Amino acid sequence: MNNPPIIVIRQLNHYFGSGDLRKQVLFDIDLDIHAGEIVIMTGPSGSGKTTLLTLIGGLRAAHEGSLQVLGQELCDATEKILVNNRRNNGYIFQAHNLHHSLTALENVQMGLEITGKIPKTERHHRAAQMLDQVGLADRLHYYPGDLSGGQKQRVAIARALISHPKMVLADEPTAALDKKSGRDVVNIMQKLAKEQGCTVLLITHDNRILDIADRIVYLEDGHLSRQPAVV
Ligand SMILES: Nc1ncnc2c1ncn2[C@@H]1O[C@H](COP(=O)(O)OP(=O)(O)OP(=O)(O)O)[C@@H](O)[C@H]1O
Repeated sequence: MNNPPIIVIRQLNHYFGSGDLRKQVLFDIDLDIHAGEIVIMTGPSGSGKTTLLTLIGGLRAAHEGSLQVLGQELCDATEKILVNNRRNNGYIFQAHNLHHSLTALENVQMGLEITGKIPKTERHHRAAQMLDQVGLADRLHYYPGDLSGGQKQRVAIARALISHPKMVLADEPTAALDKKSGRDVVNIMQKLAKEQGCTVLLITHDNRILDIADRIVYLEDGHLSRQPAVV
């Protein structure tokens, strides 16, 4: 991989709780992720995957070791730095976190509002285009409650990618979906990410989607290892 790493993690440890209840959940994590790579992180339940993803996303603070994202050290970083880092990322979660009182189009436009002053008509146009790219051109004005699980997840992908983020973090994006919808969702994510040169870090237990990864890393009991690609 010739691209420079955009995530560089060295000897990262993480703990929850304090005093007698303090529990270490990540141990000496070393990981480089390169620009444009699609990396899948897998491993047993409770092994620390979501914790690591949220640290990389700046959604929680890292305190021990080094965690650099786009050249910015996030370990012991200020809240302001963490917030700035979050703005570079798109997030896709299992529960897809859509606003239920907003239409698909309005939900996707929300992905642009954080990036600054884009005129309303332009936001509308880009959101409609993005929904077209995920195959939902005929569902622009539907509310999430009237969409299937796979369609909701496609809205979430459109929202995550509309601002052309450098990095997308996805936690179990296919967990609630049937085989075909799950496959469709990851195919769309892979295609758009490759078109945009976006880096993707995706957590999954779903063996059926491992083949979209450029690389698979495996976390067990807080320890990271490389696993031969199972494709
Ligand atoms: N906020 C928290 N406070 C205390 N402990 C936590 C917290 N969040 C997670 N943990 C613990 O940290 C460990 C790792 O959890 P994490 O959610 O990162 O695992 P995971 O690999 O993502 O699991 P799953 O695949 O089930 O989602 C678990 O033992 C969990 O109980």
